[in-house]
Amino acid sequence: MTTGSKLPPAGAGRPTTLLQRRAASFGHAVRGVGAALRTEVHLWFHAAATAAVLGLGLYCGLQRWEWAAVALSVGAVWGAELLNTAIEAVVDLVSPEYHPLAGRAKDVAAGAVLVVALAALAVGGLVFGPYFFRS
Ligand SMILES: Nc1ncnc2c1ncn2[C@@H]1O[C@H](COP(=O)(O)OP(=O)(O)OP(=O)(O)O)[C@@H](O)[C@H]1O
Repeated sequence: MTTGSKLPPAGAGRPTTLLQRRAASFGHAVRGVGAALRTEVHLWFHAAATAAVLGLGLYCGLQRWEWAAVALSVGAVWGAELLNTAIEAVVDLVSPEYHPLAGRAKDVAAGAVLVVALAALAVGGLVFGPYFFRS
């Protein structure tokens, strides 16, 4: 081994403590959300819808449990969308050519988003409905 090497030793710069590793994982996760936002245009629709729901919640003066239901629903939709994006990327990586299983994987992942989105829509109706359609 040469003593004048400019290469850092293996593992240099890598997080070593538990806190550093957690911080690095958090950074990876934030980078993932950023990458999805840059590549998936429809996530901008979700961002706009999220902003609209938060604004509507403030306007209506939601109660604590109503905010909890809305937050859970919004988070579930974002989570499902991000997982769908990840699955699409993996499918494109392992099966760039047409394959029925690749198609099924993408369809099922998209179906998961649809199910969560419909549930969120139901929660939205139950939470916001009474504020606009009081009898
Ligand atoms: N490699 C493949 N093999 C077979 N069918 C595929 C393949 N890739 C995509 N498909 C089919 O085409 C559909 C659309 O795939 P695509 O990758 O365009 O996703 P998308 O629904 O347009 O999502 P996004 O707009 O987020 O990219 C899939 O749901 C699937 O039915």
